[in-house]
Amino acid sequence: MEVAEQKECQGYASLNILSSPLTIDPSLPLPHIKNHIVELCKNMFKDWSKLDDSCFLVERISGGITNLLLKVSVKEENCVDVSIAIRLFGLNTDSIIDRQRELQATKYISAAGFGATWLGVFGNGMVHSFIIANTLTPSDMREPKQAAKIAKQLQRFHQVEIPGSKEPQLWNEIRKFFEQASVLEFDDIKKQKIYETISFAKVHDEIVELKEVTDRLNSPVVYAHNDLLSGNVMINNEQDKVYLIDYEYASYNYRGYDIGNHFAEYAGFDCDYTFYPNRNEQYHFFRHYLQPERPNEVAREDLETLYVEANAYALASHIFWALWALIQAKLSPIDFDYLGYFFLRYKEYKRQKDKYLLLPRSYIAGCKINGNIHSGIKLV
Ligand SMILES: Nc1ncnc2c1ncn2[C@@H]1O[C@H](COP(=O)(O)OP(=O)(O)OP(=O)(O)O)[C@@H](O)[C@H]1O
Repeated sequence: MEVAEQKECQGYASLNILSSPLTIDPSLPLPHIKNHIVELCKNMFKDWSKLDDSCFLVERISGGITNLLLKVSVKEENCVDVSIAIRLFGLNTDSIIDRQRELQATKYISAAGFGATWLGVFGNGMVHSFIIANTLTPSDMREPKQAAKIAKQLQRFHQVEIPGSKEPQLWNEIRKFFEQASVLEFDDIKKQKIYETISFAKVHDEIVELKEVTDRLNSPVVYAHNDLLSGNVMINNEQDKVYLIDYEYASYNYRGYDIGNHFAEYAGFDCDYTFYPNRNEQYHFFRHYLQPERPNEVAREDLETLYVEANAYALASHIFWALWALIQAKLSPIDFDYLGYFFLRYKEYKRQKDKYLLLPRSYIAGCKINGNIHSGIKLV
């Protein structure tokens, strides 16, 4: 365990967020990590500082592909069992994830009652309360009952106010990822050869075209989660509670992007896009998103507007995660076929591009002809 510079944790004491300068190398073997985690807990939680090490049970939570998630169960002196979740940031993730932005988001989103209670921050990770709920799978997420709950919670999430710039981040992030992803070099010759088959000039043109069309949709800017895959949704059905967790990519963004990105995740990591929601399934989601209390009263034109937005921005989601995957292919120590993931997302982008770019074009043209500008779509 190393001690990071104290300044990294400054500023959180005033929020009742515990802080520790300790860092733990996530590449260490798990038994070593567990020892360091106990040390960290004792360092952060003063009530636990004198407990014997045997009072701590540290277990790995499976699920994430970026970070290491651990559950710590603590037997306190009064025989009360307390559980917390500790997230160790994955190695080399700082070039992909803006950790300061994530901490800022976590502070406000957690205060607004979403996700777990944020308890502390340390050199390379965060501590949260342990959520007692089921993590969804892609097939759970597609169930109409769960989709309605997620839509309703997402609508609330989109109303969170975060201080600072409200500029949507989508194109800034895509630009940043493009710059990094287009100049990679792989030591592995096989990987390098596969990488060289990608035409970045073409990817660039696609980005320019996509931005040009989606900009004209004037999709409302909201505080967006930006990574609403099944593993980031936890539901406790008995208590009827929905938790949207993991704010690594959260930022102000287009509502259509957050929803389109969520729909793209119906396909799971296997990218089986036969599961991408059809128009009826999407409308079901939109009804509960737009009017959670009166879902059957949503106006047809509002459903159509959101349909055009979500599917056009789902294309942007393919580009975003395709570029992300290339950077991960180079930097991540995790054993996942990130290069393969690039091709799956980019292939789906190309397969759907004509259909989902034609929609906004016709929609905008239709608005022009009818002189009828629908609520969410204005010509600019
Ligand atoms: N506070 C918590 N309480 C209980 N379980 C949790 C908590 N936070 C995360 N988990 C579990 O750990 C899993 C991984 O968490 P998380 O999504 O934060 O990791 P990640 O590495 O960022 O994942 P990914 O990169 O795939 O989004 C979640 O799917 C959930 O099952």
